[in-house]
Amino acid sequence: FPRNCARALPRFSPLISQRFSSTETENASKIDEDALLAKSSSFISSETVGDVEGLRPSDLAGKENLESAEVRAEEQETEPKAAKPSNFAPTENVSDSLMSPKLKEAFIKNVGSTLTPVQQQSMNDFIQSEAGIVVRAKTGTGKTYAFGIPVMQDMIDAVTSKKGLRKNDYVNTVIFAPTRDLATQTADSLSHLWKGVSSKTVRNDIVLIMGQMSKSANMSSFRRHGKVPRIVVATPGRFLDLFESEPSFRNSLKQLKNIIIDEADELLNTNFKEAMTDIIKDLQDIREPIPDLENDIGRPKTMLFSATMDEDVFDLAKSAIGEHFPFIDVTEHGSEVNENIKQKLLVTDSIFQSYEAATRFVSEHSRDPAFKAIIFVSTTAGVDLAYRTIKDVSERGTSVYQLHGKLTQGRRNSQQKGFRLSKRGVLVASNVAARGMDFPNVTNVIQIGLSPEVSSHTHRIGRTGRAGKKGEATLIVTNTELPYVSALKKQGNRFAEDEHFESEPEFEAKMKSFTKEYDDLEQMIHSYLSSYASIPQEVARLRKDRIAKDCSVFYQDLMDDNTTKPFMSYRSASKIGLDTRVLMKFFNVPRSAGYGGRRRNDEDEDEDEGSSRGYRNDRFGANRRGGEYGDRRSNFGYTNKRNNYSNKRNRRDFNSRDESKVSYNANNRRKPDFNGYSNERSNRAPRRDGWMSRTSDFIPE
Ligand SMILES: Nc1ncnc2c1ncn2[C@@H]1O[C@H](COP(=O)(O)OP(=O)(O)OP(=O)(O)O)[C@@H](O)[C@H]1O
Repeated sequence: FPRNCARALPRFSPLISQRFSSTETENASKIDEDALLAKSSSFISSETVGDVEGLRPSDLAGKENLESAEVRAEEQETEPKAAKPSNFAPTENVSDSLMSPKLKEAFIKNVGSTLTPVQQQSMNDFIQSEAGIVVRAKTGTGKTYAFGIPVMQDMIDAVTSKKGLRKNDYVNTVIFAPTRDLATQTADSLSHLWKGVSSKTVRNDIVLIMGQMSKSANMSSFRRHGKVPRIVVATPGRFLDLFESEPSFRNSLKQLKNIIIDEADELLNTNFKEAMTDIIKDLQDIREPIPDLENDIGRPKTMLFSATMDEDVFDLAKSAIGEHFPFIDVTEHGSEVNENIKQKLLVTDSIFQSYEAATRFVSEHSRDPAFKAIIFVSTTAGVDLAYRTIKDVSERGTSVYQLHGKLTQGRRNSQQKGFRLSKRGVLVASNVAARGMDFPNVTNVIQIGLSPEVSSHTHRIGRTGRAGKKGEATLIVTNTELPYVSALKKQGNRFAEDEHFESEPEFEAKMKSFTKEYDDLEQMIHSYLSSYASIPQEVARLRKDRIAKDCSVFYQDLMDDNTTKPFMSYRSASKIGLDTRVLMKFFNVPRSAGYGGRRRNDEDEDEDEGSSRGYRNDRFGANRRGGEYGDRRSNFGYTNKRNNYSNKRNRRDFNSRDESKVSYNANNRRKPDFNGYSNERSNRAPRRDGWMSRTSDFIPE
């Protein structure tokens, strides 16, 4: 870990931090820091100011306080159960911290002897904050223990000081995660550490509450032996469901001390925002004073963590923590991209070539003893395709795993376990693996095509270069997708290499010999189109006609038949936002059904497009982010000779009719299913950022 990272950063007062983190960043230089420091001094303790390296003489008082705090800390070390420490982790050495001896021992044994910068900073601030903190730190820098350790210490203190929560009647902390996989991983890694601390059985101390388990299974693990857990790790849908339907669950949260929102920007995106806001409010509303607990402000502390931040996080922080919430920013100059990751760009002429490039990359490296890669594709069908292709084409013995939201939880778990334990191998994954998932020693991340949002790119590539290691991330895009690359560059992504991919005829032919036998390729093309359509135009202006053409050519390539076109109904085209001209040019349309009419397999295909295609997973990454990304690249002409749509066989004689007659009700949305979240509150109006009329129907899995 870059040890100097956090310390080298001036840690601004909450007010300044907030300003720097907001959309006013560009005006930051105009801010008179001295004035702000003076103005905001009441918000920060002297220890907090004194923690900053490179202080000005006017801040020396704070420095002195730091020194005396360190002395106090040393004195207290013999008695780690003492009252709330003011400087919990004075240095990066775990042994210098005020963790309880058992926690220290367990951490050193299971994790390491030093703290990462984000751990050191947030532990101190977490403990001394009254209402909570917001923390931004790059991927793979140890945020899980940055909130896990203070929470565990809090539990230990509650027991040893015999103040507050000494009985197992109330939950101490709830940790929210956006996916079941991440919730499971967080619960596992905290349980692993907690085992080294607690002499008793820890089975019921940390409990998972999430969908795909029945509610009764959730409740019986929650109330095992009549006691409630100390830490609940939950996905928001099921949590809210139980909160509203199970009085005993709700009552056990009445003396809750901490709410942790991991991947906060994701949990506050369109699909989760309302549920999360309601949960925080409900938890604050039911909170009772904790008897004997000094300085209890009568509501739980709220902690928000992520590698990427946006206004929604700061808005929630303002309402849950306070207008001047402490913001711990462990990034350099606000860049959210992990600098341990070397990024490369590979530009192809077609979507098929993008798959070929990824497959060839795996074939060429699969014998390297340390090669461990994650390949990201935006749709479930795309994951299935890449997984099958890599399995079919690669040498025997290559370990290939897959992970996406349509797999059963059992299979998701076994695939993750296999990849986690493997020394080398490939995991083909949808966005479900993009955030928080910690697979050791991943050397490469490969992305085929675009991520659903710019922040997703940061999280996806962050599956490598973790825990101080180096990693490599390759983004494979077609010429048509290049405007998105401009958006990534504006967000601070630097590509060390920028190459054009050259297809290898023999390899291409081998791939096609397999792909032409695959089923459901048309549906895959439809979901591909939907995924493009959900990218907000202000992020990247992708040309609809070019994308439609690319998808059609992709189908031809997969079928190894350049005379064919994929079928698409008018209704599906309308949902995706394709106009009749584009539709008829690149797709095979129903012969005479007319708008709103249905024929042949129109039935199956229509109903399935978008949400009802069974995107039954627990992530709904509809786009919230935008910005000044209106960049349009025009210098990448599409020159692929194969795109010659002269195939008369597929031309349909169809009289163009009024587009407005398409029978489609944009409000008739299927309610998203995230972890059994069946509350009406989820039925919100979709954002209409992309060129698809129902952006939320495309759920990046
Ligand atoms: N103090 C430490 N010393 C050594 N390794 C550590 C330390 N803290 C955490 N790690 C390891 O670093 C890896 C990344 O940690 P973690 O998953 O918490 O990162 P993160 O910041 O939450 O990443 P992301 O933003 O992707 O969720 C894990 O394997 C973890 O065990």
